[in-house]
Amino acid sequence: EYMKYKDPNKPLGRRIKDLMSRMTLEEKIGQMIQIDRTVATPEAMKKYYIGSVLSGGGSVPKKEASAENWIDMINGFQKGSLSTRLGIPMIYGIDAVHGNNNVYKATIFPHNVGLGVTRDPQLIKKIGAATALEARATGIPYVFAPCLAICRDPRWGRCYESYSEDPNIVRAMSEMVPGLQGDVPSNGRLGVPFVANKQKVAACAKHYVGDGGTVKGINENNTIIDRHGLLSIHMAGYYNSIIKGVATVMVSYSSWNGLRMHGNREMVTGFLKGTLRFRGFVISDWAGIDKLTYPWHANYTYSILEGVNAGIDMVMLPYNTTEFIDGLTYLVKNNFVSMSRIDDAVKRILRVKFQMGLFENPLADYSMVKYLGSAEHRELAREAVRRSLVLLKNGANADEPVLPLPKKASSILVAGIHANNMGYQCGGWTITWQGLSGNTTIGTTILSAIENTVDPETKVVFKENPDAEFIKPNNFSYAIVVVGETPYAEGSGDTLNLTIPAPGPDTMTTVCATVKCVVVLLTGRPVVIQPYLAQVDALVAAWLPGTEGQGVADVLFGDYGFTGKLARTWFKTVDQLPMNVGDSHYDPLFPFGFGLTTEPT
Ligand SMILES: OC[C@@H]1[C@@H](O)[C@H](O)[C@@H](O)c2nc(-c3ccccc3)cn21
Repeated sequence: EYMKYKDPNKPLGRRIKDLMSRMTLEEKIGQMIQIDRTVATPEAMKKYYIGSVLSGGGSVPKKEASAENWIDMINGFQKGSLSTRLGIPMIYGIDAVHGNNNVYKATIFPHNVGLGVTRDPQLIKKIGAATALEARATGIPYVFAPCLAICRDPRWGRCYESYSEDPNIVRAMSEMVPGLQGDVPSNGRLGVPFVANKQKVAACAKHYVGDGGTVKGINENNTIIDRHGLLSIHMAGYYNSIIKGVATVMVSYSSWNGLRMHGNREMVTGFLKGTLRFRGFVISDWAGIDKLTYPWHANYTYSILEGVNAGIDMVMLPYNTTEFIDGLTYLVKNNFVSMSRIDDAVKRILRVKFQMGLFENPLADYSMVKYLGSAEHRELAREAVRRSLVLLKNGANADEPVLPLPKKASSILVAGIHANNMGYQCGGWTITWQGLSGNTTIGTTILSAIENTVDPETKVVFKENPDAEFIKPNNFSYAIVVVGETPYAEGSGDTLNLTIPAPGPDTMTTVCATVKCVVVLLTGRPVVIQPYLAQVDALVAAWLPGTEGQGVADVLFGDYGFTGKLARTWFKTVDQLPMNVGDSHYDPLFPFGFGLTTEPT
C-alpha cells in the first residue's frame, strides 16, 4: 500500500518522520551499524537491518576485481537490505582518498601532501568530481574523504593524507567536498547534507578533530592544545565543509587533552552538531569505540554507552554485529541511552540516504564503468602531478641551472628503487591498506615517462642501485635518481628519524659523485636530506604522485615549468620538530612557501 516515505515528491522531513514512525527499535539500531564486507551477506543485511557496509583498506571482492565485480557484490548486499520489511537501502563506503584507490585500474591521484602544494581549490574540486565518477563506476555512493587533518609533525604516519601544516590551505582544500558531492543549491540550509545526483557521492570530513596534532605525530595519540589552538588550527577544514553540505563526519581516534574524541560529547554533540549546525551523520572510525577502554574492547557496553552518547550516529563496528545490537538494546531498554539519542542518530542517517536519492536508486548498473581509470581522469591526474612538484635545488647557482633537462643526449642513467615501481609512486592506501611494491595497477612509472619523453636517439640506461664501476665507463650526460620512502599507512608510518630508507642514500651519493644528477624524492613528507644536499645537482620533491608518472617527466624535461611551493616546512634535523611556519624557533632547510621555478622550453 502507499507509504509516504517511499514518495519522492514528499518533502524530506515528512518522509523521515513517516519512516521513523514505522520503525522498531531493532530496525533503528540496525541503521546505526556499519560492517566490513568480509562479514556482510544479504542474509545478515536482512536479519539485522544493517544500514551500511564498508571496504576497509584493501578489502576487495577479489584481486584485480573489475568494476562489474564490485557492482555485483554491492548490489547483492543491497538486495538483502531492500528485502527487509521497510526496504531501507544500505549505503556502501570506501576510502577513496586519492582516487578510488582500492580498485585495480582506477586513476590514482597524488596524495594530499602533493595536492596542497598546488594551492588550487578548483583543481581539487575537479579531482573530487573524477573520484566520485570512479567510485560510482564501481557502485559505491559514499567515500571516507576528504581527510582534513592538519599535520603539524611529519613524524606522523598519516602526514601524506594532510594537505598542509597551514590551516588556510586545508580550509581552501575543503573544495574537495563539492567536488565529490556537487555544489549545494543557493537556498540550501546551513549544515544540511547535500549530494547532487548519481554522478556524485556522499563525502566524509575526517578525522574530527585534531588528528594531525598529536604528540610527536604518534598516531591515534594525544593532541595537547588549548581550545583556541584547536579551533583556529585543527578545526579549519570543518567550517567550510559543513557550509558546503558535507554529508558525514568521521571521529578521530586521537584524544584532545587526554579525552578520546570518540567519547567527547562536548565536541561531537555540543560543538559539531550544536554550534556548527552539522545535520549529516557522524560515523566512528574502525573499532573506534572499542578503543575507549584500555585494553581495547575491555568493556564493550561502556564503549557503546560513551560513543553513542557522545553523538556518534553510525558505528564502524566492523565485525561484532550481535554484540553491538545486544549492548545498545540493553542500554536503551534500561534508559542509559535515550530514545531521543537513537532517533537523532537514525534521522541523520535517513536524511543523508533520502537526500542523496538512495531510496530511488539503491542499485547500481554498469552504465558508469567507462569512467574507471578513464583517459580524461588520467590527464587530470597528470596535471595535478606536474603542479605538485617542488624544485628545491637547481644547480650550484642560478646561472647554471640543471633543469629543465635536454631531451637529446647520448645516454642518460635512471637510477633508484623508486624509478620503476608503481607501488612506490602511489604509496599507502593503494590496492591494499599499507600499499605495495611493484607493478600493482595500471599507470605510468617515472622510468616509462622518461623513456616516453626523451629524444628517440637518447639512450636510457636503468639500474636501480648502480655502483661506481658500472657508472664510470658509460659517460652518461646526466642521471635521474628516484628514491624515497616505501609505502606505509597509519601507525606503521610513524617514525622518529625521518631518514630515507636504504639503499636510497647510497644510490644518491654513488651516482651524484660521478654524474650530474637530478634527485627526485618520492616521500609522504619532508625527510632528512641536508647531509646530501651539497652532492646533488638538482633536487625535486615529488611526494606520492600516483599512477600518472608522466607528469614528473613533463616538468623535468621542460614541457611544463616548475610552479609548486612547499605546503610543509622542510626541517634541517628531526630534533627541531615539531616546527611549523610561524613558530618562534623557525629555522628550516627550506621554508614553507619555498619553490624554485623554471619556464617551459
Ligand atoms: O578504512 C576505514 C577507516 C578509514 O576511513 C580511516 O581513515 C582510518 O583511520 C582507518 N583505519 C582503519 C583500520 C585501522 C587498523 C586496522 C584495521 C582498520 C580503518 N579505517
